[in-house]
Amino acid sequence: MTANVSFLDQLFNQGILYDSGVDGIYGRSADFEDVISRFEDLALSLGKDEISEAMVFPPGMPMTDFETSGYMKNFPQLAGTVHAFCGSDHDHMGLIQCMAAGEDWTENQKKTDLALTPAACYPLYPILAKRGPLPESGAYVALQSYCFRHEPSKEPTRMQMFRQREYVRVGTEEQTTAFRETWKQRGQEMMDLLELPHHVEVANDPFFGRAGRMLGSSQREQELKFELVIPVNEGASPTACMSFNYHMDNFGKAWNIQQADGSPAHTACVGFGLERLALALFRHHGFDVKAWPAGVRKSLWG
Ligand SMILES: Nc1ncnc2c1ncn2[C@@H]1O[C@H](COP(=O)(O)OP(=O)(O)OP(=O)(O)O)[C@@H](O)[C@H]1O
Ligand SMILES: [Zn+2]
Repeated sequence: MTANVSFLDQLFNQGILYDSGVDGIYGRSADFEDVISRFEDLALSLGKDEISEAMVFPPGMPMTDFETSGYMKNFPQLAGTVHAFCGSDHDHMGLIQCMAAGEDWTENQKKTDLALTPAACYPLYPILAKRGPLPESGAYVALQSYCFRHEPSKEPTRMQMFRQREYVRVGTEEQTTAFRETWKQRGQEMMDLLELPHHVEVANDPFFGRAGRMLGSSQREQELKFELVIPVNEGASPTACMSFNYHMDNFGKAWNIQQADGSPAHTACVGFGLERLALALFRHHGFDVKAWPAGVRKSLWG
């Protein structure tokens, strides 16, 4: 790696990502997308006998479900909501004039019934809740979604729009905690196959504000979140590329998802940051995918 060119600039120069002018919003090259889809195939091949359903969600979700998630209580700084023009012809004239004058033209942009999806598993919970009590076997869903988080950064691994592949287990405490342990192991095995240096550590979510610090330390104490981290950005701590989360029965209660016996369901999710994993592969194995180590190529391309 060239020492004085940042990893982000190298990705632009090598045509792996395309600069939009806004930090965290990038175009992706065909090679980059190919790596992501191969990685997804690898992940899906590991859990295929356990999955009860697979779903892909769009990047926006219903505002009511976003409100139920409690996201604004915990992470208001990261959230994005969708606003649209809802004015008259007269308002439109004003908008055009403001734009032409370089003034604020957003006065008539009104709240819609959509929020940008902040975490891939949120749209799933209301779908499960509507079905009524779960079967004894619970639910085991593979899903993917684009997510939005307002955290612009020069670190290519911290994007504003990125994809998460998730596995979500919903059911009893035993089912969900066992699931999380299985995937903690599997995640590390996958990283061994891909020859990426990694370790798993206890973690916390970036809760907002002073009260948030306490929520973060209690999350750590209860070991509700683990992350698999990989060194990617020079001079920075290793990057969380997967997370293994246990929500107890919090989401079961919030969305009214019931176990077979009517009690609130427990939930756990495993999230793969698809762009981060691809970036880790480019960082460690180089910009030319054809020159990646034979074992890595075999794991991804067969
Ligand atoms: N801004 C981002 N850009 C790219 N990938 C991300 C981003 N935020 C999270 N991810 C990926 O999604 C996965 C699951 O999201 P999760 O909410 O656990 O992340 P997180 O712990 O909040 O990440 P971080 O601590 O780095 O902000 C993360 O492990 C990571 O791989
Ligand atoms: Zn999740």
